[in-house]
Amino acid sequence: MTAHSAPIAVAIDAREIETAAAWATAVAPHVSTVKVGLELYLRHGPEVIAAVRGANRVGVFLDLKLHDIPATVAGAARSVAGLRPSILTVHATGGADMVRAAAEAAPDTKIAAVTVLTSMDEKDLEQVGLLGPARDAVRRLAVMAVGAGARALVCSPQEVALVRAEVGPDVTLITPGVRPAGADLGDQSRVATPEEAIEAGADLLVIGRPITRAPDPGAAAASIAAAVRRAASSSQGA
Ligand SMILES: O=C(O)c1cc(=O)[nH]c(=O)n1[C@@H]1O[C@H](COP(=O)(O)O)[C@@H](O)[C@H]1O
Repeated sequence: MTAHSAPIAVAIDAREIETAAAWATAVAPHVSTVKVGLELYLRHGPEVIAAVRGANRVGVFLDLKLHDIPATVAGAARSVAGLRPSILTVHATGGADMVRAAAEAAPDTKIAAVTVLTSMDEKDLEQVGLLGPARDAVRRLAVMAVGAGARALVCSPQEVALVRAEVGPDVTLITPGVRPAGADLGDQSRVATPEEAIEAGADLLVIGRPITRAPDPGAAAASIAAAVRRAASSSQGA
């Protein structure tokens, strides 16, 4: 991380460790964080953390979205705490005891509770029995997770402002579902542009395919990072 790095976690969703390391090196000069998710970690294990860290000055966000009984999640969080991820995700829908178990098991890791996946729309929520509009479920889960010890929350940029109003300034708000204007949405539903996410009060934007699938991931990261820095300085000035 450098003084000029933007608050972006690039989702390094690659199959091969060499690709992951190359993407991390290309984006590291521009962003604060790289995110290792299930595809890479389940295939390569802890080795991939060292590979993306390499000589890069970036935080490594380990996105395993743990979701199980409290004792199992505590054990899993303990198992990866030694890798020193800057952030570790759990699903808030696992409940307060589960979130608390993760936070207590890995006190030096920022536990981020995922509220409602950004790929889900209202029809999906109804199918899984989460009643009410997405923002109501996000608000409920956010308050519960912070009360249970989560120091960060994952929600869509569309809910950041209302979550901030509920949990205050000290909780890190992380938003996937970020798409530059005109970019392919892919499987994301609840989206906004990087500038909108920053203006709404997000602390860290998770961005994957708009960067990693670009012809030049380093150039794409540089361009989105510049837009994010501009939005952040005009929001601070506002
Ligand atoms: O926890 C996450 O990072 C996450 C939560 C969520 O609600 N939605 C979501 O897309 N993500 C992750 O954010 C990344 C988004 O990638 P792109 O859609 O390629 O920008 C993926 O790695 C997802 O696993």
